Amino acid sequence: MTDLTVDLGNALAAEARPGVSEGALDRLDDRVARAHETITAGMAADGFGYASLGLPERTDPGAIEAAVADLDADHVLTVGIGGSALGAATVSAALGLADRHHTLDNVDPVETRRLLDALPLDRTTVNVVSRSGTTAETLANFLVVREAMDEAGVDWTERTVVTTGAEGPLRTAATEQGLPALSVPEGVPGRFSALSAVGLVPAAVLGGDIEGVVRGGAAGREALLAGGSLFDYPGYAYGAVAYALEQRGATVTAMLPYAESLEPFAEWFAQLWAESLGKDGLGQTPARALGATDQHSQLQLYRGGRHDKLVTLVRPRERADMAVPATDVEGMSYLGDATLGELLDAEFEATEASLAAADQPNIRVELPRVDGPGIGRLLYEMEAACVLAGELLGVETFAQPAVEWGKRAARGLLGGGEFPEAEAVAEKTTRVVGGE
Ligand SMILES: O=P(O)(O)OC[C@H]1O[C@](O)(CO)[C@@H](O)[C@@H]1O
Repeated sequence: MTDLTVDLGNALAAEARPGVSEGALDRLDDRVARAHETITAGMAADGFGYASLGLPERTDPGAIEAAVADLDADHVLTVGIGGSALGAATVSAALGLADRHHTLDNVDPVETRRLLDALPLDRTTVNVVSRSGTTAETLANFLVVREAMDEAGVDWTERTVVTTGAEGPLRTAATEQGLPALSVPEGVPGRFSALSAVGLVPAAVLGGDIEGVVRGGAAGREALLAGGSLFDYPGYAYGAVAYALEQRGATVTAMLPYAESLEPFAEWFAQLWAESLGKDGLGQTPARALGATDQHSQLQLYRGGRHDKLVTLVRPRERADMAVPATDVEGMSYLGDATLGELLDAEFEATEASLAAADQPNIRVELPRVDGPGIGRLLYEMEAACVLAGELLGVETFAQPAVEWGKRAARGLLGGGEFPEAEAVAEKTTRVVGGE
């Protein structure tokens, strides 16, 4: 099997509570067909948001590689947040570059100091990413990184690449300093931009297979355009059943990949699902987890807790492996005959079966390998799933208005303008317990 697959078996009404009956799937597929028309029309017109699903066609890996060709580096430091960081971290980890790709996606002074002290700044490329070009955390970190390079005697203008929109402070800085600059594609919200320069620049600098990532995305696009039903397109199968389970009470979605190299993918998925579908009082709450690790922390809840969750188990069909040394120590000898990969696969199947035995809905997602084409396809299919779920929910999938209130309040608190939200901060009701 060379393609990504989605197995809905353990989410069907015969197996799970909540679950979706075969009849309900048939009826739902009529709505999927109508949504598909809206989605493909939006893609054809490069409509806002829908344009994201056309990215594999628009993204030129060669042009990205050419833009960063002069940036010789052992490490990349991405300065960006949300969709301007999570896609790149997901791609780099899947390409085995996680130890050389670092992300500053918070403004924690202790962590920022630690990272800047640890990095060989003279061998580091700074990758500054912001679609709006105005995000406070990203701009503040960029100023801090520039100063740290100045203090280290490193010319940051020689080691910085920018990806941003057509306008804004970052675009101005790039033009003034003559920095290599790439564009966030028009009509693509940050969380849907992994298959563009936003997600691919760090891997390009570090010599990763970005052409393979785009090719994986292109295969997903081809299958989407050739399909239109939840019964023949994996992304739609996932999106439609996630939607149907939410309607039936599964208001939490736990993403459980069984590969360390896919842990950032669970983070990326959390933003995609939360920021796209969490509106109008709707939306599933994402939970990030990792298999087999979180079997020993979260599984009790997933199996023994409320029936309000969809658990998605993700694994590659093939992976490099390591033998477990033989031993005749009682209680351990059975392990000596296996490999770590076999143990991980046994854990995957056992956890999946344990959820089914408890009638807890779960979906299996398998990709051939965690590599360029594999991660490109997985990202694309989940984006398509999210776009479909948004159509079925009837929400504005591509906007995130609720995040602006807090940004205005923070800016006002820092003297960055008059914002009523900043005043509301001072009106907090307090009922403090503890302290003196
Ligand atoms: O790329 P930008 O404009 O810096 O935004 C970063 C992130 O912040 C958000 O706007 C949320 O605040 C996300 O949608 C986005 O991915």
